[in-house]
Amino acid sequence: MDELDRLISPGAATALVRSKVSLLPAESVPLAELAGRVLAESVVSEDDLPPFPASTMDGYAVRAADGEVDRRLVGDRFAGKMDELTVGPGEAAYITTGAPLPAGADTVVKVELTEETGGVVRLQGSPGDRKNIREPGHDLRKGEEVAAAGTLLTPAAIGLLAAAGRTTALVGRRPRVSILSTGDELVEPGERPGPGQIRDSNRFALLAALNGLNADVRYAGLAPDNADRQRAFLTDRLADSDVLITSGGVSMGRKDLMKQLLPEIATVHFRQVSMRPGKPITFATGGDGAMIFGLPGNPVSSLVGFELFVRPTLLALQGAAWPERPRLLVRLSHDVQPVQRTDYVRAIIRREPDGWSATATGDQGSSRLASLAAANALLVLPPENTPYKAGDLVDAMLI
Ligand SMILES: Nc1nc2c(c(=O)[nH]1)N[C@H]1C(S)=C(S)[C@@H](COP(=O)(O)OP(=O)(O)OC[C@H]3O[C@@H](n4cnc5c(N)ncnc54)[C@H](O)[C@@H]3O)O[C@H]1N2
Ligand code: MOO
Repeated sequence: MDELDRLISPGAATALVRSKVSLLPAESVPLAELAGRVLAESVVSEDDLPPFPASTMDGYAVRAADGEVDRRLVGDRFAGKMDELTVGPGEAAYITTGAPLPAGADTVVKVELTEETGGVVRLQGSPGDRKNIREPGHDLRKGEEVAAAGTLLTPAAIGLLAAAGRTTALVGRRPRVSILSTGDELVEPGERPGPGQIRDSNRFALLAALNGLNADVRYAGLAPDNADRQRAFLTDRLADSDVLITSGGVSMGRKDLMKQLLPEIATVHFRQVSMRPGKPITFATGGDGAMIFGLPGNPVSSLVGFELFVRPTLLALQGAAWPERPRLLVRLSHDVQPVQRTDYVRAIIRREPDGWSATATGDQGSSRLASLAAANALLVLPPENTPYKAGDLVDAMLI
């Protein structure tokens, strides 16, 4: 048997793919375009954030030591204003949320707990020490790391960069991606299939799966089962793509050309993974390190293969740690017959009063895209000798 036809476990396949990731170079990107990118530098705060003590309430700035006595109103402090105003013993200043605490004041009483008449402020009870004050450095201290290299830039992380005064950041370059659907039977979605034909759904499903991963899509097309056409695609695209994704032609058929062509132009690392769906997934690398995923033609197999191997690769190329989908322990609502490979069962998981339950979305055929469209999770069921039982706790990957 060809060594490459040996089945490898999904874990071993993941480790192999991961070992072939080399970081893309970093580029400087403006703040407004950083959403979802992966930070390629460590950003450190140059100041305390916030830089001054400020009120967190609309109310009166006073001195706590004065106790419960009425205060004489000596002025007001609005957000964005910093003046000579000072609060002395027995005095109060009107203050709004976010305004700097005036000199002399050391606590703020919110307006609901006060009454102001004729320049005199009456408090309900004694104010506590340093109440309702946002201290300098409360969010970040000078010299503290705002975000580490490898951080996936969420809205909050971008807000922190802005607060720290950054207008640009270094992030991993967007991976250049090309997609090719292969198969003589395929026609465009806008066409009416002739006898024996079907519409190419994989190209559009895979394009959609790239959403949010910062892919710079260079090409997405369809090729018939013609070795010259497919070879030309592979060589052309290897020149300008970091990741090539193909669908179809990786199994045992006489017209499964991708399986034959990939070893001609790249180094194949595996082509059989012990998983269902997606067993004949082929992974190869080109001379310049381009990563090639020969996904199976079956629509569910190609998307599950994308989930497991391509999605994390795209983010890892940009510098993120190998990003796995979150998993939950869920309770099966019915028995499931195990198979001899790790089974990625399309399922709906629901929050029930006693925890999460999981129900498979019907027939799990790998050409039945509806089973995946209806799912919000993939149950990860390793091969077992005995059936999984209703009530068993299993891992669910949230998709
Ligand atoms: N003798 C064997 N035959 C097969 C094996 C095997 O181990 N021994 N494995 C099966 C498994 S598992 C899978 S998965 C498929 C994968 O086959 P290929 O990657 O070669 O894919 P194709 O044969 O080209 O297509 C399979 C299926 O998917 C449809 N298809 C293809 N491309 C698209 C597309 N872009 N959009 C929608 N549908 C597509 C195609 O028409 C076929 O029905 O091999 C099994 N065979
Ligand atoms: O691996 Mo195939 O995807 O089982 O049908």
